[in-house]
Amino acid sequence: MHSVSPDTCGYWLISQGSNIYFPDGNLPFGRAQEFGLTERQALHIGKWDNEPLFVVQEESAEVREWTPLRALLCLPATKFYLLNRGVELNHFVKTHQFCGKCGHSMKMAKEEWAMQCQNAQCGYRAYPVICPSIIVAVRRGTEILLANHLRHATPDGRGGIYTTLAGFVEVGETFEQTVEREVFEETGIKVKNIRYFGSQPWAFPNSQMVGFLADYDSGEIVLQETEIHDAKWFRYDDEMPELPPEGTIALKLIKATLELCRLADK
Ligand SMILES: NC(=O)C1=CN([C@@H]2O[C@H](COP(=O)(O)OP(=O)(O)OC[C@H]3O[C@@H](n4cnc5c(N)ncnc54)[C@H](O)[C@@H]3O)[C@@H](O)[C@H]2O)C=CC1
Ligand SMILES: [Mg+2]
Ligand SMILES: [Zn+2]
Repeated sequence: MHSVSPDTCGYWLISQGSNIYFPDGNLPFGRAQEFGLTERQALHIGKWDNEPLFVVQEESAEVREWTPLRALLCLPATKFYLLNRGVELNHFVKTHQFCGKCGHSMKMAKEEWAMQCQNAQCGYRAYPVICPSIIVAVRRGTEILLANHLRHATPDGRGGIYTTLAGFVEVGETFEQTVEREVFEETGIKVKNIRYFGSQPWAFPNSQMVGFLADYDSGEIVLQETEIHDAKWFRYDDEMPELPPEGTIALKLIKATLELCRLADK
């Protein structure tokens, strides 16, 4: 982080949690002083429309017209991921103000994205926390397994989106083990033939979605009632329930799996 001079010019990412200042459908562009950003702490995090992009350190009391990051999933992926970078770095700085080892204050290091303990005897360096979470689409012949999560269910207990299963990687696990464990815990289904599909940064607040395709092996659906409201097999040519939004790796996994279902029906 450096203190912004009045004439620094570029795009400005001003955030609060996973909300972003995005007036008129873009990040603000211009000199720092035009936006009252002089002397705020900022980091250069990349390029936005061929201009430098700076993320400005979060101030909890800042009042602006915020746009939720989720509403920007429609942007080109590289832009959405850059916004995720800024939001995750701000979350990291906010949650690493003090050293976890000695309790002294921390400051952003000069030459890399890390928080450095200011106690010379300690000098501990913490790096941005990224929490890997698997996300998996399970296929059984011509059907896909989709779940309605409690966090998506409507208050009357009906409706809401149906999507793939997801869950955080635990320490000492391979991604494939997480896939097996999460699918079994949440739906009672055993899977096989687990293949890597792709990934997606997910700044809510600091996940990294690691996507997989898998095939049904055995078992009947048994819901994990603390997390899953409903889970069902949907035939690819049945009417689909409401699905996750465009731009999510969840929807990409679902589309790829429906295509595999279609091929399996030949
Ligand atoms: N980009 C996408 O398409 C999608 C992203 N997701 C994301 O996947 C992530 C994981 O999904 P869930 O089903 O909620 O996870 P999950 O099945 O592991 O359960 C959530 C629980 O995990 C624990 N937890 C929270 N943060 C953790 C962390 N950093 N490390 C380990 N455990 C943690 C908490 O006890 C929490 O209640 C969430 O961030 C969710 O927003 C989920 C579906 C689609
Ligand atoms: Mg889960
Ligand atoms: Zn320390």
